Amino acid sequence: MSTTEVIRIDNLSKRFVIRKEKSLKERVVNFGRSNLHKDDFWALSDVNVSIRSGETVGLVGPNGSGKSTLLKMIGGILQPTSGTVQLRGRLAALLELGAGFHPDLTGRENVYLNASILGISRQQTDRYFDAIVDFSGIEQFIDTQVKFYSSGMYVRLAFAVAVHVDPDILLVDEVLAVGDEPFQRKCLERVRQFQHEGRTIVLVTHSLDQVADFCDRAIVLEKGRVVADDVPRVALPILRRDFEATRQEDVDRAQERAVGPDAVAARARIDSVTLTSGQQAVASESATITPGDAVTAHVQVTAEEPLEDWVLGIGVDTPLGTSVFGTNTKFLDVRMPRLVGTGSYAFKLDDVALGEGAYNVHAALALTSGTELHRLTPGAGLTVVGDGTSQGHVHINTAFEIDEGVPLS
Ligand SMILES: Nc1ncnc2c1ncn2[C@@H]1O[C@H](COP(=O)(O)OP(=O)(O)OP(=O)(O)O)[C@@H](O)[C@H]1O
Repeated sequence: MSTTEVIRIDNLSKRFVIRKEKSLKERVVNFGRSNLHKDDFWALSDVNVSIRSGETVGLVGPNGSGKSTLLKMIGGILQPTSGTVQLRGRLAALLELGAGFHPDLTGRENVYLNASILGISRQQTDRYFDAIVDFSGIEQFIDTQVKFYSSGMYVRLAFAVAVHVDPDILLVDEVLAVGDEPFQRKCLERVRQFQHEGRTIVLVTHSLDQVADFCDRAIVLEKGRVVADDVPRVALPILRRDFEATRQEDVDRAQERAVGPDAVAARARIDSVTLTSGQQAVASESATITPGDAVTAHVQVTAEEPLEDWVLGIGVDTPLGTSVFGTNTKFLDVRMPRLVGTGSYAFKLDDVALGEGAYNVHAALALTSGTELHRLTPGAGLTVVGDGTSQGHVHINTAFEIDEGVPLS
């Protein structure tokens, strides 16, 4: 391990043995043998990750991709099938709900137990105890056995312990999501404070916005393998693209199974999205504007069979996939005419008050029943060049003045 590394994972793989109940027929044929048959399942395959001191890393990926397994292996509660995990410093982990808590002990007893597992003496815990209980907000239940706690109460106490034991590395799994909104905000503030103090944080979450907001780095797992490891700006679009591909596969499968009007409409698609703007008269797959310019999004649609009762929409997204604007013909109270062959349609956006940055414009096609038929994303690229007077996704003309009459302090 180099001097700046605090977590080093080399060639890490984890195999689970999955036991499946046999069918009645198999049980009869194999009478007398075990009722279960076993399959190997590789939850992680050849993962290599190096995390430096002070980094905040988001572990992201689809359900079942191995995020929690990886976090548990860093936390030492699962052992590798092969490969190694090395750590430097004191680790506090918030893994599955209730992990590290003994159900028959009270909240108070669990605080001491948890702290002692983390190597904190009784005297030190005495010193932190009131702050822990205060942070958790569950003082009233501190002498109740934790088996009677709600999931939010568990997380409150576990997080409060984790952040008060002075960890160098903090591991946080999705569990935070079960806390209520004010508590989640409080936790995130504490995580930010940890960042400023130069501690290392590894976070498993499905909130890509949170990763974009918080993390210096995002590691994307898919089927137990690392498919991207980079700054969120680069890594998250890779995951969004994969989510989009999965979503389109679902749409395609639904269309294959479709009957009636849905089946007829299944052969419709968006061919292209092109943009024209005040400064650019020729439609193109990219446009550059200044805040407040008008933009027209031209969407070309082809229907191989008659398309009726349909809706066309467009949306503007950040490169990380956050939607900043969307509209469709249903919202605009337009009934789309029947289409056979190719049609072109224009969304005229007046006064595009977007903040400086790069955006994607997508288009989507659906039936009025709600069945989505096709989505083209990204359809076109829109770059907004501002005058440097503001930041954020919207542009608001702002003037500043000092109010007369405000008493000077
Ligand atoms: N103890 C276990 N025994 C057998 N299989 C397991 C075990 N723990 C996890 N798995 C399997 O390993 C895979 C990865 O699970 P993991 O919980 O790490 O995924 P995840 O990316 O955190 O998913 P999610 O987003 O749904 O929380 C899953 O297919 C899961 O079923």
